[in-house]
Amino acid sequence: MAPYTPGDNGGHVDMKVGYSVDDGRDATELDERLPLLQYADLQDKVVLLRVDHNVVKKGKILDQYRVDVTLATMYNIVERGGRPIIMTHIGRPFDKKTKTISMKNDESVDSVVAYLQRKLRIKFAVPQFHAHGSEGIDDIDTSINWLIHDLRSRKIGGIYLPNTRWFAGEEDKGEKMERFVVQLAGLADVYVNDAFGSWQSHASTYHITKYLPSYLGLCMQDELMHVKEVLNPKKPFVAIVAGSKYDTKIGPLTAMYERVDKIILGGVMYNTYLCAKYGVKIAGVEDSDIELAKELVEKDKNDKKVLELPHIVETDTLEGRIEGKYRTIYTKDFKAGDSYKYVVDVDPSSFEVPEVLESLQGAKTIFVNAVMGLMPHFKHGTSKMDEVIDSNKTAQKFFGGGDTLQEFKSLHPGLYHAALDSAKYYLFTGGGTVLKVLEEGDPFKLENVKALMQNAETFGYKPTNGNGNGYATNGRHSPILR
Ligand SMILES: Nc1ncnc2c1ncn2[C@@H]1O[C@H](COP(=O)(O)OP(=O)(O)OP(=O)(O)O)[C@@H](O)[C@H]1O
Ligand SMILES: O=C(O)[C@H](O)COP(=O)(O)O
Repeated sequence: MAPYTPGDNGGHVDMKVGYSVDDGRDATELDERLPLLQYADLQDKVVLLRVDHNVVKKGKILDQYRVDVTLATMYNIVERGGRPIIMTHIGRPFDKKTKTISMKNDESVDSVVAYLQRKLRIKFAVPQFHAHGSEGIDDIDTSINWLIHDLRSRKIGGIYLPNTRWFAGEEDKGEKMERFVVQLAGLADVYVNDAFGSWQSHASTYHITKYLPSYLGLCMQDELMHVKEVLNPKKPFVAIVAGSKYDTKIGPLTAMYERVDKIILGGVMYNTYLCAKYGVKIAGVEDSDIELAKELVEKDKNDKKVLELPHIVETDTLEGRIEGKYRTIYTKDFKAGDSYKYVVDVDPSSFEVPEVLESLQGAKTIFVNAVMGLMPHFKHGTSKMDEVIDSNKTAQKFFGGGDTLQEFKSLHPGLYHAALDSAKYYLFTGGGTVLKVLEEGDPFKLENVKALMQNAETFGYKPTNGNGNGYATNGRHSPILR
């Protein structure tokens, strides 16, 4: 980035009046077809901003990181005359089996809004809409017009919509989605996507781009630049993938397998893998998922990339870590046909097994999308994992995922804060998204990112001067020189 000098866009480096420093960021590395927020005309525009503030557990924020990294985009919008309407999803309120939406208070946006108000000292209004039993909110009704009026006249600093997944149209693929998207589009002049973690193509992340001029937010830009480093890792490359989202992560996992030198599994994914490998049953693991995992087991017979964590924790109850009700079991004792109760963690001693320890200590790149155990009670495996990874001081370490970061912070607060400022660590806001990028092989092939490029074509933004990153700006230029 060229230094800023008054009345000049660079060149007179020795002139120290109003000089600014290089922050090491350069959005010109991004695909030039991307419509960047910096090049949008925002003056007096209502801006619909989709973020990933999915940080609420039981009504409380455990880690504000995902909110904090979007503040730059919010500031940018407001500083350039835009009026923000913000939206995020929280949790997974839509039950795929019963097709119902549960609107629980502890999955509301309220704690995020309270946090933003405390942090920014401005007022946000959260509109309330009528919901139909377990079908969620059907419509954004016209009562919101009052709030938009107050937003435009600066009586309020922003509007924050209810959890997007409380709307019947958010995850729908038909008529409900179309109605919701048109209603959303009717609220604003411009749409900005800054929700890197929310890679799933839903109404508020994807379909909305059909109707509004759409741009890529600043957090998304940073994340897309860094994800390239995981796509082209220094070898040996070790990945650790664990957690509960088996349904959306099993697909990308297969692609991930091809890219890594070694892979460690944990959580539900590992339980499923163990069932497929040893022919055992573990409570909570579906037979259909075991069938899918068999492919990976077969593949690994040749490639031998999966590093087995041989000591795992079985519990009789999911209620907690209750003395006498949990125990460490060993994969070497598994016999086909055996049944086990819930497996909810790896025993920390698994990370001391020479093959595992040496692989982690010898890696040049480590990617972590992993909460090894069922939180908050079964945290010992994750804690040990973080320590072993940190003991490798030379590797480039990438952590990604809402819960992954949240647990990293709560188990090792000092290390987490050091990691935020360390050149050896990068923290991604979305773990599933990084897996998806590795599956696609290109960050610009994510559906939501492609939709932004398509939108730029549809709405006729053209690179302005062949410098690779300019879009027509109606004569207005951003003060952000990137
Ligand atoms: N064996 C297990 N059984 C059930 N839940 C588990 C188990 N192991 C871990 N979990 C749960 O998995 C959750 C984390 O997984 P998840 O896939 O949501 O990760 P994440 O870091 O949020 O990534 P992303 O950003 O992709 O969602 C934690 O809440 C943890 O309690
Ligand atoms: O926590 C996350 O990974 C993101 O917010 C995405 O959530 P989802 O997997 O429920 O879409």
